[in-house]
Amino acid sequence: MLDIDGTLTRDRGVDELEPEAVRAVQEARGRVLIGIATGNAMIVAKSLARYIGIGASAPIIAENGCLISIGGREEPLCSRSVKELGVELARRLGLSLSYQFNCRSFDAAFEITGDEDEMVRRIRSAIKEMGEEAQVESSGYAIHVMPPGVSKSTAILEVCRRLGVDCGDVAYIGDGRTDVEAVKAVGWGVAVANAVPELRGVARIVTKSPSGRGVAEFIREHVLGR
Ligand SMILES: O=C(O)COP(=O)(O)O
Repeated sequence: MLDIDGTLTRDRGVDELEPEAVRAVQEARGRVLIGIATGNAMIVAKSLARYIGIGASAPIIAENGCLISIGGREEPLCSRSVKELGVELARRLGLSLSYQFNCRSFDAAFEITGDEDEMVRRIRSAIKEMGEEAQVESSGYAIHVMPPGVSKSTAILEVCRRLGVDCGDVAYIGDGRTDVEAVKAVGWGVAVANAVPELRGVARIVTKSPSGRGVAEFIREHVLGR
């Protein structure tokens, strides 16, 4: 399973895909089942899956675990949306909602417009003051406000169950804080070289190369055995 931002890209904090990662994914498709697990909206993840060549029917986890798609069929795993809470937080704290807001179903994401740790603290304390419950975490690309209890890892376990796959045989590659539980949930938790220290600390493998070149390195060394 592949994270998108900071993982398939050239570096953390940039949006351009790393061509080497796309090439390696295309070399490995058909040999192993490749999917995506992201904080992005489902439409973004499906479009990317299509254009990097694994197809929109690949297993996809979107909105940090709130939505899954297997064989093209989408299903929600969250029952409660925090979008309205997101709108209220944006109003109170003067935050900018992510460009994907209208395409999201359950989770709200804000643009990072200042120090991300400070933004996370402010949003957490506003949620507490409002007497609401939600998780707040930064992916390095957006600050996500998520329904309680959900994470990429809960969705990965569900996707493994539905596909009849042992999660011990699954690899997950990521770079950020929203990837920590996912890396712990699979047999092959991989952090790219430039991942946040929290993720490198729990990963079974830390690649030598950063972001997308780290993905290519892992696929070629551990999946294709070159
Ligand atoms: O949606 C984001 O903020 C980043 O998504 P990611 O989970 O693919 O890194």
